Amino acid sequence: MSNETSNLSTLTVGFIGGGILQPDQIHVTATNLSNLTQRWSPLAVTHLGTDNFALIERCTIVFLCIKPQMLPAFSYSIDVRVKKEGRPDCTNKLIVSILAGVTLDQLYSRLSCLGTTTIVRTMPNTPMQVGLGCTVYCSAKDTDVTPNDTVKELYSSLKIMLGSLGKAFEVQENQINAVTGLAGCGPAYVYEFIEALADGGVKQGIPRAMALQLAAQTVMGAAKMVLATGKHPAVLKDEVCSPGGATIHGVHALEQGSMRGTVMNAVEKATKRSEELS
Ligand SMILES: NC(=O)C1=CN([C@@H]2O[C@H](COP(=O)(O)OP(=O)(O)OC[C@H]3O[C@@H](n4cnc5c(N)ncnc54)[C@H](OP(=O)(O)O)[C@@H]3O)[C@@H](O)[C@H]2O)C=CC1
Ligand SMILES: O=C(O)[C@@H]1CCC=N1
Repeated sequence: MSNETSNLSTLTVGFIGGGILQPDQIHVTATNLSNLTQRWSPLAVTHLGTDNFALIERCTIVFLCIKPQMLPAFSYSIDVRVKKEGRPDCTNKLIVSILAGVTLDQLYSRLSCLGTTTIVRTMPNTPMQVGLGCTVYCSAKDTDVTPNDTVKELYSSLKIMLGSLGKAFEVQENQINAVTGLAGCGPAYVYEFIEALADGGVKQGIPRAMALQLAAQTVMGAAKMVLATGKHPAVLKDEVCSPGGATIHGVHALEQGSMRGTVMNAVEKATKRSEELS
């Protein structure tokens, strides 16, 4: 339920690109059908519509990708349909929310009109579009309902689907807002860093296009070093800094600009904002 510039499209591009789902296995709804057609046809996704209730009836894993503030209107519209047409059987379905800040309790309460169903709360990030995302997920552990075998299988499938888009970790729900501040929002911080690195190169006379390539590749390479070597970033940093050399002068300038404190503040602010969104 969502459109092209949105996070559902990010998930979908990842699932189709990674060969996890075929376009005809995907159904998408939004409020504007002509926009949907224009945006989703290039991905060969043709099951498009505006009827969320019908989508919930039809699909087994339903990704809820609206903005948090859209949830009341969305749940109201489902409630109205349930009252008119009866409750769809959601016992063997997963509802997967990517809504920042919205808790499982709130989701269960808002979607109580669906009766017994299993809701999973996730926090993905946009690099999953290129198979290098991070997603964390959690489901309620203390509901009255023990998941049946179908739901357990769907949950296992969901883990595989999310894992196929990069790294996926199961977490306690009380960690999700912090993960949002770090990894959900993190790509934006890194893009700013890449842009700044490139700007620095341009200031020193490197052509813009090359400066951007160098900056992005440097960030990707450094990230890969951290993951592949398992070394602490400080150790890797020390390996680059020759005594009295160029790097330590650059590092000193970053420290004078409180780079690390600023990044930590960014994670803290974004975590608090995620808490506020609920
Ligand atoms: N940006 C990120 O990296 C991440 C964001 N998130 C979360 O993703 C969610 C979506 O954000 P984002 O993709 O930026 O939002 P967008 O505004 O881009 O997308 C929201 C979509 O919801 C659709 N929509 C609105 N109302 C309804 C409705 N009643 N029924 C069906 N579809 C509806 C809209 O369709 P239409 O335009 O036709 O109305 C639109 O396509 C947020 O909850 C955010 O917290 C999670 C992880 C990472
Ligand atoms: O900015 C937001 O609220 C969402 C959450 C994580 C990334 N984008």
